[in-house]
Amino acid sequence: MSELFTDRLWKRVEPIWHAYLEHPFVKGLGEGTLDQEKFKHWLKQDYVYLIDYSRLFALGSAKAEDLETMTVFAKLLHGVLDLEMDLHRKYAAEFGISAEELEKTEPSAITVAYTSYMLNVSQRGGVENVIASVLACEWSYHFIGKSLASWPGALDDNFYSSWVKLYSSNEFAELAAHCKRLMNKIAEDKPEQELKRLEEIVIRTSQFEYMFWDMVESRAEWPVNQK
Ligand SMILES: Cc1ncc(C[n+]2csc(CCO)c2C)c(N)n1
Repeated sequence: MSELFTDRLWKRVEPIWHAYLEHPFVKGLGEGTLDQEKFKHWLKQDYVYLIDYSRLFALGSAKAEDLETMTVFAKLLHGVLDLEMDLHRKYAAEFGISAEELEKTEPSAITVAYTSYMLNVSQRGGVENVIASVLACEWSYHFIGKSLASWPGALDDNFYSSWVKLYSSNEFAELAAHCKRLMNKIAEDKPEQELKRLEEIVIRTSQFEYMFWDMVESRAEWPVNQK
């Protein structure tokens, strides 16, 4: 049996994704030591990131060439808007931040660069571009969640245990598996040149993920609008 495309991708992204686990922000989530101000920054930036990210799923549904793919994208859309953003709203409520305030967050330059890259690539190509664009986000968060869940204490006495639980959950494992299946199915009949192009999208988005962790760790903000 020939190698699955996602196995080939894994070899390329593994070093980048292992670096996430060494990142001070991610370590702070697993160890429960993360500064809550930094976490608030993640909540806000990630909320507006997810609003644009969910547009990718709608685009995937529109570009899908079969009903199965349309249905998977609809499930992923529901997963973001209902499950994932609810985690953000619940943590925000604990900090006294309303859903309206979350939604009004001014996106940072990295947030804009990351979502704009994915939306651009997805709009320019077919459904395979959308799948390649969303893959690293889905799969890498589950990879992080599952890794952190095995750290001592990560799921017990930890302010961030709901974070670790959600991203390591079976529901999120299933969403990531759906994405990987779509990627492998669409890669089956693609020539090497096209596979290289899709691989590049997954590596780029993996690099953006690292930059996003850096941005929330340093709380880098250069507002566009005068406050
Ligand atoms: C920067 C950033 N990257 C990835 C995710 C994770 N994520 C985005 S959508 C989705 C699946 C369904 O909700 C998952 C796991 C995030 N939250 N923020």
